[in-house]
Amino acid sequence: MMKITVFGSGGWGTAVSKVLHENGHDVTLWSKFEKEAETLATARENPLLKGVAIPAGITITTSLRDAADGIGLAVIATPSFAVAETAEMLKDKLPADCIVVCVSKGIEKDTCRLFSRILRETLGEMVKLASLSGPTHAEEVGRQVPTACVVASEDIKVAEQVQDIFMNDYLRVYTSTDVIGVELGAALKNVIALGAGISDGLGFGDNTIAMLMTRGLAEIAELCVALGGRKSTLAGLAGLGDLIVTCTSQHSRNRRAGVLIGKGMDAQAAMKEVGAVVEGYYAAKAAYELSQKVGIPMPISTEAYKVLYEGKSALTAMKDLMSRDRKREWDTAEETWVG
Ligand SMILES: NC(=O)C1=CN([C@@H]2O[C@H](COP(=O)(O)OP(=O)(O)OC[C@H]3O[C@@H](n4cnc5c(N)ncnc54)[C@H](O)[C@@H]3O)[C@@H](O)[C@H]2O)C=CC1
Ligand SMILES: O=C(CO)COP(=O)(O)O
Repeated sequence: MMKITVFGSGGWGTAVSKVLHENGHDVTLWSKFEKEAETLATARENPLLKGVAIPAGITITTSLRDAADGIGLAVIATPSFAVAETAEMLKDKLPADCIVVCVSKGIEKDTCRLFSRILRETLGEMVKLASLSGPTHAEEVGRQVPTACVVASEDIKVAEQVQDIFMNDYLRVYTSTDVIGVELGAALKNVIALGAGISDGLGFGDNTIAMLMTRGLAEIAELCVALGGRKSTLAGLAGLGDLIVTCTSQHSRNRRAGVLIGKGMDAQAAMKEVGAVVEGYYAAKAAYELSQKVGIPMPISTEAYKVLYEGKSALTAMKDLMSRDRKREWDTAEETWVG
């Protein structure tokens, strides 16, 4: 049995706590907010994860000392905008060889740092880092629906340790050493899911969704390679798998926000209406900036950025996407998707 704390008490942090508790670990769920912790402790249910009871054995706290002292593993499950702040809070507070598993999906605003880099730079060389991702809607993991995900660490032994800790008969965990690929797939599929929602909100069809998913994956894959990740990772759970679930599931907040935007709501109002974090909004800006910086065309993410940040009409964005120059699909000499 390991002492584990999940930092971040939204829908995903709550579902992950439940998995780890069911796997026999001593689990604490840390919330930044007193009121939220009180609600969780009293109702034993997260309002963002209705119908999933929080087992009595999970301790809920806002105390950093109670949460960090003597733990063997810390899970970072906050929204992307709070990952750096949470890492700062944990600096010098974690036991020296603690495993830190990031399950948040995003890229740091303004700096475009991946979370593994933030955590390494802030927490130092001693902690063992891993990133866990894949098609894992909290609503389904919370109900023990059969699910698979992938955990990546530069050190395969760390990935295998995390695999042992998380895996059970409803959650299959695969390992990888491609941290960049897993983290980029996690962050950027949310932008495409927002686009898929926008397409549905505009009243387009299944063909359009298939186009956005396929060409979206192609642009993510080329950026991933340019940034040092592997294309094969994007064909796996953290790429294609998560893209499928986020673009098509009723549970996806990114997709839901997109539908509202496609129907004419502005981005801020749509996110408010969804009522939980819409990571694709933040990731669209990072995708746009990275695409410019590295020189990899990302036409779908760029149009999403323009709709979300520059007030471009969703319909015009779709027309502009469709009327781009003629392209080959795949460059056989370079072995790249043509963007
Ligand atoms: N919900 C899901 O199905 C999945 C979510 N994720 C990822 O997990 C991350 C968290 O998502 P959810 O739990 O769904 O979000 P959520 O919208 O359910 O939760 C928001 C929670 O974040 C916490 N929070 C807000 N500001 C904070 C701060 N400054 N410091 C610490 N905590 C703060 C609050 O406790 C709040 O309840 C996101 O990056 C998301 O993409 C990953 C896989 C599945
Ligand atoms: O990452 C997720 C499922 O794998 C959750 O997606 P949403 O944030 O769009 O709900």
